[in-house]
Amino acid sequence: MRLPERQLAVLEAASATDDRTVAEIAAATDLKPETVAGAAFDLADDGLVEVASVTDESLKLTDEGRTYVDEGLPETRLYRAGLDAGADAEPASMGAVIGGADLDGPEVDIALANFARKGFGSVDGGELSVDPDADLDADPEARALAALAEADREGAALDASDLDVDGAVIDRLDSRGLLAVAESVTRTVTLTDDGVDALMTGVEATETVGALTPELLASGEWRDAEFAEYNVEAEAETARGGRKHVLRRTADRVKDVLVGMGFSEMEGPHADADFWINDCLFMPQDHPARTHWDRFALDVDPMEEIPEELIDRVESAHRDGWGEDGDGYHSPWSQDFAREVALRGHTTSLSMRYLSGVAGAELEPPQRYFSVEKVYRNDTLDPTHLLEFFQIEGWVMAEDLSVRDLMGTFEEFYRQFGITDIRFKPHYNPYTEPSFELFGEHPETGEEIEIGNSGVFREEVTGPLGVDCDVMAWGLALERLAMLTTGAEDIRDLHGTLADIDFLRNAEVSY
Ligand SMILES: N[C@@H](Cc1ccccc1)C(=O)O
Repeated sequence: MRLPERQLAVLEAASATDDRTVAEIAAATDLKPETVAGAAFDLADDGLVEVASVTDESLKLTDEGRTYVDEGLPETRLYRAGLDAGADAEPASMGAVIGGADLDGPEVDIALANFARKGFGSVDGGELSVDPDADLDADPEARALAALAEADREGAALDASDLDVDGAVIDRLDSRGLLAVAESVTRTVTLTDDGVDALMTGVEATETVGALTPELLASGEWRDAEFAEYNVEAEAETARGGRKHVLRRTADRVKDVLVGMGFSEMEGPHADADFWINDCLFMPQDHPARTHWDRFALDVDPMEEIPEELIDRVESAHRDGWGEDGDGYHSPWSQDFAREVALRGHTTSLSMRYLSGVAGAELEPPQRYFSVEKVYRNDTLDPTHLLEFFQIEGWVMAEDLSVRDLMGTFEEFYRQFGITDIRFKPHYNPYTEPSFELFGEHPETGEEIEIGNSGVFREEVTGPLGVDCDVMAWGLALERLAMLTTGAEDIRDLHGTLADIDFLRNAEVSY
């Protein structure tokens, strides 16, 4: 068997019959205790020795104890000052003795209490007498403190049994706060049967060195040492730190891109009046999407704070139409329904709020706004549908916008994500004309998936809001964008309770 030199030295210094401490082995091998401990643990890993730890208690001086070793215990100083004041012959004034002892604050009480207890003398009617026969050198408390100070200087550890005083003295010093009990761990090393066998069969020192040690550096031995090679192909555990969820990264990137394209961010309520979610969008009140099947209606008070004239204009667009040759639905329209609150099914409610001016946004064209926010739909969960998802809402207000502007904007936007082959299909929305759905090709399946919906708002939408130029707008699905950039085939791998942690950990995106 071959072992590194240090391990061999420790193995040879250890015994099968008695536990040797690391310090003893260090002394015997001329190695540092930490080197011995390291080698012993390596040997223990190979089953050649056993390492055990014993916790020892030792006594240490506290800072206050150390001060008294240097300056004398307060009661001793009081005694000496009393002698100087002649209090061994006749009582001397307390004030003068205390001054002479240079005691202050709490030290005075400490001195007086212990002076009397130790029989150094007595105090009576403001005068102090000292007993000329008191033997200060025999004071066991002072001796114990001096012994601890000595041990401290020598780096030795003493316990109560090493001090030549009785237990009560130690307790007293402890209660005076002059010493403390410190714990130290001693490690012992014992040869195991395998260790004995190894030594009997013969162990040789390997020439390779596993780790650079202070000794190798100091002795210069490192120059001739042969170092063990690292096995860079060894299996290592993968360390996984926390990181941003890929969907959040995508959302952040979307915001950066849109801000870079000159857009400002919109914000607004998740639970909103149907007025903002649907009526402003010229969605007839009997539209199937407005039934309880599709929306998450909330059982809360109707929304009061909607400008009255705006309600009137929207109502008139619905009933009679807007503009010269506009035609309304001529169907019932209820203000109560418009004020009902539901979870928004799209963030176009935010666009309506901003375009109407209630959100305080600038309305002089040109303007660009966006949001990347959650929407809620009573859909059936499937690989491409979630009940809540993030919508990338946006609109551009300018004179004379065309479909080319809309397509150009999307091409520029998606290019930032490496998506260059989006397709547009004519579509129908009650609120835009023309309207287009956007599709992208899934990188794994090659299938076309719908990634967004867009169009130019109808006059029936912009007119009542008080906007008299073109507004093109869209709602894109953040999760669908993430499916294209990560290759996720099921939207539920990305978020929700079924999200696939391994997929998310390994998802590589270029942003
Ligand atoms: N609100 C539409 C998206 C859209 C917004 C604005 C204009 C056109 C379409 C949706 O959720 O699908």
